[in-house]
Amino acid sequence: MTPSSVLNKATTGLLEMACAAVDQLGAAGLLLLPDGILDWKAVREVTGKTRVLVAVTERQLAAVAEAGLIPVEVEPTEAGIVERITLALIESVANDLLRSGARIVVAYAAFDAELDSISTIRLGERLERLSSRDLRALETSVPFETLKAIVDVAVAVGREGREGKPVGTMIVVGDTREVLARSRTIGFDPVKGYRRKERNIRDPRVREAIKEIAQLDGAIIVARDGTVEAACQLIDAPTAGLALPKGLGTRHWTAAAITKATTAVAVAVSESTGTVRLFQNGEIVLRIAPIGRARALKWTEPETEPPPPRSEKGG
Ligand SMILES: Nc1ncnc2c1ncn2[C@@H]1O[C@H](COP(=O)(O)OP(=O)(O)OP(=O)(O)O)[C@@H](O)[C@H]1O
Repeated sequence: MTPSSVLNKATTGLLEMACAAVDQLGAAGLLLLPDGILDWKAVREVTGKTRVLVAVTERQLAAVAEAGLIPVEVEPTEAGIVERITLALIESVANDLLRSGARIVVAYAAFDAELDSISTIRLGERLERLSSRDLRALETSVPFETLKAIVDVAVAVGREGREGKPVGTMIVVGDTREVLARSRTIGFDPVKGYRRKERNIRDPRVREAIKEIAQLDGAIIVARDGTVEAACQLIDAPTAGLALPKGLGTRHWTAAAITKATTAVAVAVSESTGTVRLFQNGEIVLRIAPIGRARALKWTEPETEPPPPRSEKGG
């Protein structure tokens, strides 16, 4: 795709509006997810002094930086706009470009234009709870690329379900040997028999297949490098001593328990709410909640309520 040499009127108008919103809200900046390549220098001119982050693939990183904008590297993906915004925000936090609690104005291409929509998003309230440090701590057991691929699938499953029906799932990643030692297959395992490279979750086609598998009972187990090792797994890990917020059932208790018993990270998608929760060391470290049917994006701090009376349940 060749860059448009000048910005069209609609794009210019939208950028001006987005910058005004950044000023009015006291936002940390403007994040752009354009459709294709823009004339980055023209973007810089229109946006003036506003801090502008641009989600682009590797090939555009240098050009964006040269124009005085801040590049945020994202993978080329067919994923929906909400997933893409989610991944760009995670990447920005991981690289210390945005902080937890920050409000950000996002301008993106939802329809058939360079840029056509604006949203404002507030990241989790508590700095400690969604900081680059947190994400780096997660990265000690799972490489960031694998984690992002899993969050991508989880957010999509929580938001879209399957064929109009809500779907919940659990994905456990890292420390595979220990996790598998605490798991057994329910019925039969749909990934069995495929070659390793045919079942890597970093591959977008595999992610599509995983969305189908997510409808089945049990957990999906993924290695650090992204290989899906097993699916339809019933996990057995002790829940004693764990504390989770009220209302979370066995899926979430199991997710917490397996991350306490091993160094794995678990991602649970709630069937009832579509909320995605990341667990490490038996605790919720990140929560990504869809806002009702509007499918807007809301990042919130992990729940910190006291343990429910049924804390022995599950697992
Ligand atoms: N030990 C386990 N190992 C793997 N999967 C489990 C385990 N326990 C529960 N699940 C999965 O969680 C599903 C839903 O259980 P439950 O309704 O108690 O979970 P929940 O935490 O309330 O989540 P949701 O919000 O999705 O209902 C089960 O159908 C099963 O697929």
